[in-house]
Amino acid sequence: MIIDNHPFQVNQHGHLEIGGVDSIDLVNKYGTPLYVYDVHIIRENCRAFIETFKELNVPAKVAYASKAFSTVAMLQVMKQEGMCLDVVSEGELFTALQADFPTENIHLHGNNKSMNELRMAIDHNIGCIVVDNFREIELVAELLQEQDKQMDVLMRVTPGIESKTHQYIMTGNEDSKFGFNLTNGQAEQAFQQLFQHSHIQFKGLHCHIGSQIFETDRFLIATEVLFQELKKWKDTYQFIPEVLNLGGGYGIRYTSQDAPIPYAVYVKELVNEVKKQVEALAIPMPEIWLEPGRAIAGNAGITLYTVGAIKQIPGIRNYIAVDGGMTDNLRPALYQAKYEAILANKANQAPDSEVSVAGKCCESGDMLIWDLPLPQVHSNDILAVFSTGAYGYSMANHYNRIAKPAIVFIEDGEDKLVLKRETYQDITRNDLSYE
Ligand SMILES: Cc1ncc(COP(=O)(O)O)c(C=O)c1O
Ligand SMILES: N[C@@H](CCCC[NH3+])C(=O)O
Repeated sequence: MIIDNHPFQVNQHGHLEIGGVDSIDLVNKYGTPLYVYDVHIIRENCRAFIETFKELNVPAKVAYASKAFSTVAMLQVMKQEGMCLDVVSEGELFTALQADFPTENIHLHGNNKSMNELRMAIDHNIGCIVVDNFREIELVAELLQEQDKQMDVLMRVTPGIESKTHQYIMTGNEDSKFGFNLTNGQAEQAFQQLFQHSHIQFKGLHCHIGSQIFETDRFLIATEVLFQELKKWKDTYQFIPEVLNLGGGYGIRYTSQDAPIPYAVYVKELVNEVKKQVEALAIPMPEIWLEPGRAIAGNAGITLYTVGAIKQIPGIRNYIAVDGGMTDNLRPALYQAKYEAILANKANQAPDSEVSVAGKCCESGDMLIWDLPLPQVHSNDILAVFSTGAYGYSMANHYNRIAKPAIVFIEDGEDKLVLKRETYQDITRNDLSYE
């Protein structure tokens, strides 16, 4: 039996099966809460982007936005799939180095890169720095001059587009902390500092309009806006872009309300738009770079929890509490994000009641799912929440000093622990005594 809306199955025991492995066996082996990834799905997601560019015969780079989910094992899979990598901090870059990721395929982002971050990137000869503000141009130039090195640089711009998504995950609007503003001339001012700089190879523009977006129209408008600026720069400075990085943001299915577009469609429409603009401008086709994060990891991940306390408030609501919550999945508390879930040990039973799923943190807002249809729930049932592969572990935190879950990868019917469950020793490792 296939599970509605999600790429997983129910086995002959009536248990949720992930990549051919019984989820209840995983619970018995590794405990809960547990993040589980079907690696086959991760690979398929990468290939949907890469293969479409190949089919279209368009020069391209697909960089996984590692903020979505960064561990050594995940970045090794990205390396195997021929993906490039977008990192936004020393920690993400360090993880990439631990995974032995080819540094020339790493791009550094961030709206407040420190001198140390930039130095680390330059020391490791990463492929590209995406500059975000004027101070950063100064820092990059200073470091490159000091070391007499060259570096490929893109400029992040805000195209002034409000994407249809939660306000906290919009990034392309003018009133944004990210990037240079196109309309008030700041982008052009930055361009003048970058273009023909002795140590900077200025390659082109980057924009990212937001995250969890389902329509292609905003991406196409953003592309058009970038080309309006590029036309000015061609006419005035004879600048021809070699790279156009159109960011990430492709929406995935969390619930049946979400209707994601196949990734190939985004790629095809973006390529068509760039071709149209390139012809109008009479310039060679630049390399197109994309940066999907959620689209690569999101639907491949499931979180398994054990149900504990059950609280019934007659006439009001029934709560079930699980052994995790906002510490392993901050998204519902932060963005009111919606998820779907089933009972992994009763996966073939039809829902006949509604419960709300509470986390275990000392916080009323620690609710994972409101009004979830489920079969009768009992303590010790296993709840499986779908589509937690992106921005789950990566935004996990230690509120209430709760330890972070383990992560298991499944591929070819085999399970492999790729991140150990944290211990309380891990949590208190940096505590120093005051006695
Ligand atoms: C610059 C940049 N690139 C890529 C991404 C990845 O976004 P998503 O995970 O929605 O694809 C983000 C996050 O929104 C971002 O800020
Ligand atoms: N963390 C956000 C997305 C932010 C993407 C990075 N700019 C989410 O969970 O949806």
